[in-house]
Amino acid sequence: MGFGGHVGHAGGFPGEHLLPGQAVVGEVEGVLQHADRLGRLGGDDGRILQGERFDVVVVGDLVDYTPAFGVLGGVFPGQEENLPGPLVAGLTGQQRRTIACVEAAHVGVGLHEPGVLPRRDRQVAHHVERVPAARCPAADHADHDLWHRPDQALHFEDVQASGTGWVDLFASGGRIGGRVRTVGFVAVAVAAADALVAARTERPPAIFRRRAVAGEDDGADIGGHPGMVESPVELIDGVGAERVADLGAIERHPDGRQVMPLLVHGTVVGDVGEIEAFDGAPPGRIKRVAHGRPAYDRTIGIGLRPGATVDFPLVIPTPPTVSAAPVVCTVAEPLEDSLRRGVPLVWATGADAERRALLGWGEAARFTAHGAQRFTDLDAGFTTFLARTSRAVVSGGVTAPVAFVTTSFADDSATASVLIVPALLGVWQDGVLTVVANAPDTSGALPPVSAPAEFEELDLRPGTLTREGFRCAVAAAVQRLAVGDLEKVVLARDLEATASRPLDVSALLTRLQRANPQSYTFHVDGMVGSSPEMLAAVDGRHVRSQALAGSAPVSGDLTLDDVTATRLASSGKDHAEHAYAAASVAEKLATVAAVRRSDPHVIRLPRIMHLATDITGELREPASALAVAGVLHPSAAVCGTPTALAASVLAELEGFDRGRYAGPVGWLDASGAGEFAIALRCGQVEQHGTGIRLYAGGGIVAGSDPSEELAETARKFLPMYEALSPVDRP
Ligand SMILES: C=C(O[C@@H]1C=C(C(=O)O)C=C[C@H]1O)C(=O)O
Repeated sequence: MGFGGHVGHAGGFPGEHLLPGQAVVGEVEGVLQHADRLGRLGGDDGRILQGERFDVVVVGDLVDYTPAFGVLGGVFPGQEENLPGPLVAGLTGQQRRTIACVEAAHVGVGLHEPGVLPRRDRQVAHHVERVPAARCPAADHADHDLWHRPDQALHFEDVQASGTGWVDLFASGGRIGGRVRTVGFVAVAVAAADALVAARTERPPAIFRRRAVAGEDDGADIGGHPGMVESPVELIDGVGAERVADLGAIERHPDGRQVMPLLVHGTVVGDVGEIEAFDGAPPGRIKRVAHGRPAYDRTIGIGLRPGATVDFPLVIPTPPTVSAAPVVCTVAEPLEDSLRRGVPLVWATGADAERRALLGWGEAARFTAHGAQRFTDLDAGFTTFLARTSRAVVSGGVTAPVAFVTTSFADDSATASVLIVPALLGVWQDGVLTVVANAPDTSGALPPVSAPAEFEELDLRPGTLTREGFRCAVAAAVQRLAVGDLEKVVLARDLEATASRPLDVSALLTRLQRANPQSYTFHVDGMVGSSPEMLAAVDGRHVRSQALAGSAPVSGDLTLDDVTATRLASSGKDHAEHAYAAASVAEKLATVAAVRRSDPHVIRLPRIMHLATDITGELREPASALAVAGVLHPSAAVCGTPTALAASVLAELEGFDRGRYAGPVGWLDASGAGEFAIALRCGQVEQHGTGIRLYAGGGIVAGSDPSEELAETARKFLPMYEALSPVDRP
């Protein structure tokens, strides 16, 4: 089946090829997005289209066993860094987390919306019942909604229920003579074996959040009403006979990912990006978008940035129908062994029996993005991937496909933000690793458990900002805080480590996880660390975050640490520093959710304790974990207050690109659920795996002392330092 969409809303549309098995799609300057997901972030519309470049790369199916089995050796502190050596044991953590549960799937629903399809010439093939005329617009409708011609044929091909194991998702397609023509219609067929339908199945998911267009509507206002279907919709059972009649007005979609981005094949007419489609048309070319205003069609969710040029047609292949169960294998083994299988993408957390981890091997797709719109771009990229694939609920309550993401801290960072969809997904829990094909067309063998690499010496030295440089930067920040509007700024410094052989990332991850079980241990695209700070955990509409700011050392002596904790809990300076962080998260989250927050309390980590505020909320509109992370980033815990001023001051005083340090890192699944930590206590593997750049910082407020802040950063380097240079190493 092919599927297509024609969009005539002022704006224009990107084109791209996403063909199964093709190695590289190319560079796409437009944004594929779907209406639901754009619509979730109310008031954010303009941002969607103002970003910079967006690269889409789809990699083949094969699992890529990138070897990175070098050895970690002793880390020798360089010229001036003097991280504490022998350290007492840490305390175990207090936090519990669960991997998000999956919103329900509904069996066999396709959606047809009036005002979209022409009445005549419709043809429905295979497993989809013919769409009745009753709910269709009259045949003599003109091109009133700028979507389509009234005489187009619509074919449903191969829209069918899945067999066991996968929940299928489709968009409708229009093909004439083998050529994609424009069709403004989306059908969503969702079918699942009973075993895979989550317990919370309760609502039809296939509700396309499009504003219905009246016959006389000229389309001028299209896109202004996210989340609303204002006229009757009709649900057509994708499996067979049953048809769900008029649902009336439907305000929101329970799971925004179940709507496809449509495709465009046509040419752009006029400077408003209007598209006219025709058979044999040359690839669409969109030179500009209306009057500099970013425009996109929220109703079908295809966007284009101002000035974007699209040279080729967009073709999204048919979502495959998979009947085989997705489980590749199940292995009973400790997490350490799972981590030693190749060099997996990793998200792991929890102590002892509560431990759980998501792992990924190979690459089914990789999306990269730069600029202020990187979160939206990556989210849109994942949506395009989801549009051509199917879903499956796997153990642990996640819905495959799952993507792993690491994003840059700064909007203008040279470092790419990356979303990787692994070919294989592993869910490790309770001593069992369950491996599934992460999408129906991905496969590969689970890499074998490798032996630990031999030790290798590391050379550790200051990065861009030396210790003295950091002290000076703190002093300068304190001066800035005394005058003007700056209230808090977070300053960081970096350390460089170089090994003569590639680092053993698996060993690093194992030690990080072992030593910091209550933190979020991650590895995505060489970004490796163990962060204590949850930026956004999304499960359905529920979102939770924990702001950390205000720190004190942990000695391991419980009595002493109790005294320190009491002092931290009553420190005016730390509370002031903390209040900015908590307020920034609560305020940003309040733009998309009804928010509750706890009082500040102390959490103890092995080497450091923090003031923490738990912030929870219920999203007003569905949003993916990545989208919510984009809303919350950067919090004042890692940037400062006010945000924009602090961002420019820290960039000036630090003098280096933070890369992905202090940026969101985590995972999201096909339902939008996921977890994003702030990338702290971490490093970026560089130089072909032989180098790693470590980062640590701290919040500066009026009254901050440069030497104390320096010592605080040293404590924050410890998790990585100790994992790189374990005491049990010769
Ligand atoms: C900036 C870092 O940590 C952040 C800053 C903190 C502080 O200033 O007290 C505490 C926790 C984090 O929010 C870091 O670990 O590099």
